[in-house]
Amino acid sequence: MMYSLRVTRLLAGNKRPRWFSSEPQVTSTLTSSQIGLITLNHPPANAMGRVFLQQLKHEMKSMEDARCIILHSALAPKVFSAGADLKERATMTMEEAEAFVVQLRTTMQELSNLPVPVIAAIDGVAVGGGLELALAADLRVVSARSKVGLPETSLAIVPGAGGTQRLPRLIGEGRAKELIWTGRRLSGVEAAEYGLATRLVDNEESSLDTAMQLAEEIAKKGPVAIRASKWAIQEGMKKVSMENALEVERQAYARVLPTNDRLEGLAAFREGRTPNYRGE
Ligand SMILES: CC(C)(COP(=O)([O-])OP(=O)([O-])OC[C@H]1O[C@@H](n2cnc3c(N)ncnc32)[C@H](O)[C@@H]1OP(=O)([O-])[O-])[C@@H](O)C(=O)NCCC(=O)NCCSC(=O)C[C@@](C)(O)CC(=O)[O-]
Repeated sequence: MMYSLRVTRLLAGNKRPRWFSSEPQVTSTLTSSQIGLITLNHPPANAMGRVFLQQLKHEMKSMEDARCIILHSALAPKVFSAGADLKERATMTMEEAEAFVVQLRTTMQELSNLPVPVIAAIDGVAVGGGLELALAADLRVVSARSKVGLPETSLAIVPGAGGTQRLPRLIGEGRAKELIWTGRRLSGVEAAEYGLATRLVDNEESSLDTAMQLAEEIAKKGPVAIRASKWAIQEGMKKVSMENALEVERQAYARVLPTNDRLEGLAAFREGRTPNYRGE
């Protein structure tokens, strides 16, 4: 990996919950430029079971100081995530399966609602809940060799972690229906053509390195402005009328107007230097 990561924190707080007694399946670090890196590391397939989900939630919560977050897999370039843990699922009652899927769906929504940009660096297979996790991120960087899809209907279930809603919003209704009804896996190249990924990297590059470059670029911008613009875009997309949407933009602008960072940006421009933003 191109970047040396200074680990400033592995786990928030001293008290380790019971589920941390098992091997860590999801970990996180914060780089010196305040990029939060969440690593999925549950061989062989980053399957999402109860422990995985608890740890993912925990790591997401420990990211409040991050300016941008990257989700990536330690199992790249083979697999990003194969989705729900189908072996664990086979041991669950119908009620347990229902409760778990609710938790999965809620966690993806919590990820989507994080106040800072989240980038999924996909290198390998991202299917089912694995793709749904990436869809809950703001940006997706995908390697050409990746395979992405929602194969749930092949298992006689529907995508249950937001996929039926996020995929059509992203790539359009027709393409989403076709992918969900056929369970077909797209290559990374096709995913970029469909608009599912915002960046495509070739097989010689790592999607993590590209995601890092993107995150470094974002982390240099005014932190209040990045948070306010994410909020404005997400809130505005929910609103029906343009009048309401523009009111959201006004509210976001009102957040950056009184900041020192705004004055710092103007001063740096005047003095021809790089601004030093402090998020205040
Ligand atoms: C990942 C590849 C491409 C690797 O393909 P491969 O490299 O050819 O390796 P493999 O198929 O031999 O798999 C390697 C190991 O990973 C395991 N594995 C693999 N996937 C899973 C899984 N999901 N859950 C549990 N274990 C899994 C698999 O069982 C095997 O274990 P081993 O036999 O060595 O002990 C292939 O195994 C594959 O295509 N897996 C199936 C993926 C799949 O169908 N995912 C959809 C899950 S459904 C879902 O996500 C539902 C959701 C979230 O929307 C709603 C809900 O929760 O219900």
